Amino acid sequence: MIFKSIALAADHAGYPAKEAIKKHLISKGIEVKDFGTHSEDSTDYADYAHPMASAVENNEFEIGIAVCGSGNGINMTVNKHQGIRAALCWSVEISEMARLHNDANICTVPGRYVSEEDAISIVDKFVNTAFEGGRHQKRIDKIPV
Ligand SMILES: O=C(CO)[C@H](O)[C@H](O)COP(=O)(O)O
Repeated sequence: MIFKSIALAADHAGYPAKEAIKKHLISKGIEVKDFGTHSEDSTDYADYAHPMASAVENNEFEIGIAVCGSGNGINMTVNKHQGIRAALCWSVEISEMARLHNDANICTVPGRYVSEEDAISIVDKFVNTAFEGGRHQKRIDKIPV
């Protein structure tokens, strides 16, 4: 895997997929930090997404994985951070493009709309794909406001 240190965050809707992803990453020898949540009790994704995004932004972790029900709320939240490029990864192909063309540093997953098996495949592709650079770098450089 290209990345060796990964931060995780989820709300209650993303909790089961986050747990499956965490178990998988640990089995591959990856260092993970779980910013929560830690149960399926109803909660607010921003409470976990902001601390996780700050840790990625500050280079405490190389990338992040964030899961909520649709993936949208947690994606919107982490993308408020200047140093974050989060991509809503709902398929393995989208996940690959997020790394190849966008150099995404957070993979957001719609936990209620993909199976745990697919969530793991999406994350595996993200973690194993390098940024292409070249023409994509200058486009990324134009993103910040
Ligand atoms: O997907 C989400 C945000 O984008 C949330 O996980 C979802 O809105 C939670 O819904 P509920 O409170 O009804 O369980």
